[in-house]
Amino acid sequence: MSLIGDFGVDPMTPEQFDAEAALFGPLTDSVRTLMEATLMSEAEADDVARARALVDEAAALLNTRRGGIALGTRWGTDGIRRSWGNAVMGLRNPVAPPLEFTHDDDGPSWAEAELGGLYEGPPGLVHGGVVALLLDQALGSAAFYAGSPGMTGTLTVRYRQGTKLGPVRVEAALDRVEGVKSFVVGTVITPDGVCAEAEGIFILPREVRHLAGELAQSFHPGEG
Ligand SMILES: CCCCCCCCCCCCCC(=O)SCCNC(=O)CCNC(=O)[C@H](O)C(C)(C)COP(=O)(O)OP(=O)(O)OC[C@H]1O[C@@H](n2cnc3c(N)ncnc32)[C@H](O)[C@@H]1OP(=O)(O)O
Repeated sequence: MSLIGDFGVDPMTPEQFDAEAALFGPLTDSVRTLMEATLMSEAEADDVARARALVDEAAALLNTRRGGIALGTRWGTDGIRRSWGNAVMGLRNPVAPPLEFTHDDDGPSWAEAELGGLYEGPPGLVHGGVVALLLDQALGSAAFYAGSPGMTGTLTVRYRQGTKLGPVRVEAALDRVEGVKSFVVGTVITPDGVCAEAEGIFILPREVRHLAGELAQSFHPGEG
């Protein structure tokens, strides 16, 4: 079975993807705003109850037609991957901050995001698991952009100081490749300086090694 088969073949054209992005991208942004509002609201009880009814109505509307349990990674007729369900950068995932990676031709990549209260751990600071989440994606994307994609085998994070909620930059670059293993390093940086450093080993699972070239061709700016 091919990896593409595993991830889900999608017969959609780039134009169809564009139309879906135009429709669901703004919805995702609105839901993100709703999530922030849910967290921080100090509205009157009646207004909260009314908002809840409206949210339930919206969910019922969206569920009138829906897919399975996850959006998955979809390939278009152009051979490009769209990871719109991805928890860090997915265009249709309101949980994603979202991060949009820029990368050099040889792999180093970076992204910036504003992390608000939705990502809080210790008071005023980003949750350590969220920091690891961002680094996992950044390192995995850098391996991908460098042409040696893989699944996270090992991720080691050193938290140097608390990461304040607010603007965050994540950077990553491929250090070296040893056989099927890509060694990647990265950092999380805020205006206070480096907050966390990571080293990761990304491994192409044996059952998809024959698809390495096909996979490496399938990335798209902003996709990981
Ligand atoms: C699928 C391709 C990726 C596409 C997605 C791109 C998205 C990009 C963004 C992603 C961002 C988000 C990313 C996510 O969220 S990925 C989600 C989190 N990660 C997982 O779920 C991975 C689960 N584990 C596996 O799939 C396999 O066990 C892996 C892939 C890890 C190994 O696979 P396989 O079992 O087939 O490998 P092998 O037995 O032939 O061993 C090969 C070599 O590797 C060495 N080794 C083995 N395990 C580990 C380990 N844990 N650490 C260090 N080294 C390890 C081993 O000693 C050997 O070394 P050597 O003897 O050759 O020296």
